[in-house]
Amino acid sequence: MYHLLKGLHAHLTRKDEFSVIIIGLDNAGKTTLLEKIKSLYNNVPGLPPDKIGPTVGQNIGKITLPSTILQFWDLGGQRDIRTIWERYYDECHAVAYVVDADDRERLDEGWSVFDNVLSSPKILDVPLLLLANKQDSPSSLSVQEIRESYENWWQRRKAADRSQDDGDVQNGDREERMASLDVMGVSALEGTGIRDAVNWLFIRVQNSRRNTDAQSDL
Ligand SMILES: Nc1nc2c(ncn2[C@@H]2O[C@H](COP(=O)(O)OP(=O)(O)OP(=O)(O)O)[C@@H](O)[C@H]2O)c(=O)[nH]1
Ligand SMILES: [Mg+2]
Repeated sequence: MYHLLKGLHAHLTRKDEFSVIIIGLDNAGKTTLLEKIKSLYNNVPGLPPDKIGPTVGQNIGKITLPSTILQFWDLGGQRDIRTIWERYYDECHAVAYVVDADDRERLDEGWSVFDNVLSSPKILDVPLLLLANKQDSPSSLSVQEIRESYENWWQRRKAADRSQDDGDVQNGDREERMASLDVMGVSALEGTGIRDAVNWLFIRVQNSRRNTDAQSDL
């Protein structure tokens, strides 16, 4: 009887664990975001922004939500380090791509990297959230402007592809993904929008788990 109750208790209190990778160009604010998520959900202050340096490798943070643990992997965004991102694609359940909405000069660079992420086969079916960070800055692009910036970049890119007469095969997938892409505005520094973003991730990993469960029941 004890074992039965113990098993039942373990089953009822079981928490599923999901991994979320946080990627984007260097200086986008990924580590600041992770530290803010930790402060908001773990009731212990994360690293203050002035103690955060460029990430060489990864930072990890875990938060506990109802019946769920979200494990965040904040990966370094410098050009040479970006090659490690792919190693995490197999194991991740969601992707948060962070853009510095206040850095107009690097938007195109960011879109080109983002486009590579979007078209990676390993994460084609993984929930992906685009975060327009630094909304606290008055000169930041809004969510709508960020969307437009990406769409403009995409149109330019498509026109260039067309002139080289290739790329059409992949365009369908990408355009479908783009159309359903969710973009949220956040300020990692001030914490605005962070709870909405974490809720989005929480709901989406739960839903994709249900889909996977349903498929494995067939
Ligand atoms: N104004 C403003 N500045 C921010 C915000 N988030 C991050 N920053 C600043 O942006 C700079 C880079 O932040 P990091 O969190 O180190 O950026 P990162 O994306 O982790 O960079 P890498 O580790 O090199 O990939 C720091 O000076 C932060 O204080 C924000 O929401 N608003
Ligand atoms: Mg970092």
